[in-house]
Amino acid sequence: MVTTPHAPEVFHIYDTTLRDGAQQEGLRLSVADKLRMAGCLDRLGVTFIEGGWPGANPSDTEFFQRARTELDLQHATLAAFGSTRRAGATAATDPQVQALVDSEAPVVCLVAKSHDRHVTDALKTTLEENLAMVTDTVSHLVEQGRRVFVDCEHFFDGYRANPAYALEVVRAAAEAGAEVVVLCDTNGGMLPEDMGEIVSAVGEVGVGLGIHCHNDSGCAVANSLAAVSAGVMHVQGTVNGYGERTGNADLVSVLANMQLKYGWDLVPDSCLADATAVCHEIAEITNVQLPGRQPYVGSSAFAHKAGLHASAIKVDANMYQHIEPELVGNSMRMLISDMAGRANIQLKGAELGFDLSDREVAARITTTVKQRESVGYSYEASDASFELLLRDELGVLELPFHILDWDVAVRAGRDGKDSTSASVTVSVAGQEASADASGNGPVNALDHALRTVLEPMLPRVGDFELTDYRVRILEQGHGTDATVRVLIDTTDGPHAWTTVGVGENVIEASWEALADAYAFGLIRHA
Ligand SMILES: CC(=O)SCCNC(=O)CCNC(=O)[C@H](O)C(C)(C)COP(=O)(O)OP(=O)(O)OC[C@H]1O[C@@H](n2cnc3c(N)ncnc32)[C@H](O)[C@@H]1OP(=O)(O)O
Ligand SMILES: CC(=O)C(=O)O
Repeated sequence: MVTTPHAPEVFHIYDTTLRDGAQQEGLRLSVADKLRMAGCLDRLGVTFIEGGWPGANPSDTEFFQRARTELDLQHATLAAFGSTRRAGATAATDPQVQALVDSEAPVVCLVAKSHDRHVTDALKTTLEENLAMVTDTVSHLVEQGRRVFVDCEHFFDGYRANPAYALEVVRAAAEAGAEVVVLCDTNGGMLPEDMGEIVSAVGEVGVGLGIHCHNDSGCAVANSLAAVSAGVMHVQGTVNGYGERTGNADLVSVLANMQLKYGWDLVPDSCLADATAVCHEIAEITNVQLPGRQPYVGSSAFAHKAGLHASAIKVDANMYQHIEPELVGNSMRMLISDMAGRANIQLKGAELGFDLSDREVAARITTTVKQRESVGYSYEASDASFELLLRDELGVLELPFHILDWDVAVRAGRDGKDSTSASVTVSVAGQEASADASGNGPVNALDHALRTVLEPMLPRVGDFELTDYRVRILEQGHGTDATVRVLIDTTDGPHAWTTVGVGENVIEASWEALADAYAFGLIRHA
């Protein structure tokens, strides 16, 4: 445990994935996506879910309408986002403000200008009118029975330019009834050192403060924590750090740091233990691949490759891990590569159910792995091929079929018609069989032929489906004679596995990965 600030009596975890997260380039969410994501966010135990900006577009308006009947939130309260009223108008007659009321969200989060130049040059109004916009909009929404938070846009840059005015905006919001005034690092350029100083200075206003950081300096999580240490009671962020430009503070990292490092009791442990599943499910919905290196929840967050790490992990897993991965629903993985030592092999063997405690056996397998990796195999990405190698080295590999010969032909006719055919002969339990097949390419034709010949004798292959096929040239600078590595992903529904093949001939390399994929599936998931 590190030296930590005291937990405030009330602390808000405020998620803005559905609003600020949706401002990420390339991210497009339907109302159904947002409703599903809100359910995921609720599982995480966050205090507030900002659903969008009702009135800004039909989808966000519809989200709040449908949320009333389609969402059954157990932990979170829904918040609607909008801006202070237009200059020169009144909050009571501003259609955007009315849309916030109509959303029926119990919480409204208003964005307000707090940087003097943004008021005069972007809003094109006076500093006094901007204060009136804040006061009028907050008090109107409070009168309408809403809890109101105010996001002070560009607060930190504004504070540097004109601290007195930035503080006046905070005071205006507080005096009008805002429950929390959120200091926003809108351009994301702050560093943690300055963050604490400015937040402490604003603390003198005496209103609950929040923090909203963008990640343009790569410090969004650190800045959020610095603000928390300086006394804010509300932190905003997005799942997977989605957001405009370089994104927002990754809310899961901020939350996990506070709960696991500060020891604050913010969400039920079971919610935090769902974090990895939630982040991956949300990544599925957004169709934005979750980086393996995402802190806490990425697939590599607790993956160990180096031999020295594995040898210490064998003694105590936490020697190379900052937390127990299960606390956030993740798990430790041992990677097999040319950087592996005996310990990696032993731990991976144990993970796969093999006893490799004999040092000599483990050392021999380590040498084989290194030798094969040196000619292009990669076991890090192909657990299934590693298991076949392991079984072979241990003398327990019982192949369900043996390939006797195979052949593939690609023809391009003068008439413009192309055709590809393959034939495969195998023996299964001493019985020989052959099949021919065509396909829309040599690998596809070989796959059809192998499936055709095996299925009558080994019907499980009917459930196998190839889901991905990747080829990589291993020696840059070579032309078409380069060695290639082929990786094939296969599934039978509940399980998925990856196999590798290597060779100078892409069809041979593909065939090796393909035949291993069928063999592994029949051995492991028969
Ligand atoms: C820092 C942030 O991320 S804040 C959130 C930003 N998110 C978004 O902008 C996404 C949703 N936005 C939208 O759909 C549209 O911009 C709308 C519906 C809000 C407004 O659209 P339009 O009426 O066409 O105006 P437009 O987007 O061109 O300009 C924004 C207007 O709001 C005004 N405005 C900007 N901030 C504020 C504020 N805090 N309070 C009051 N008015 C504001 C601008 O001065 C401008 O006024 P103008 O129309 O008189 O020029
Ligand atoms: C309000 C907001 O999203 C920002 O200032 O970044």
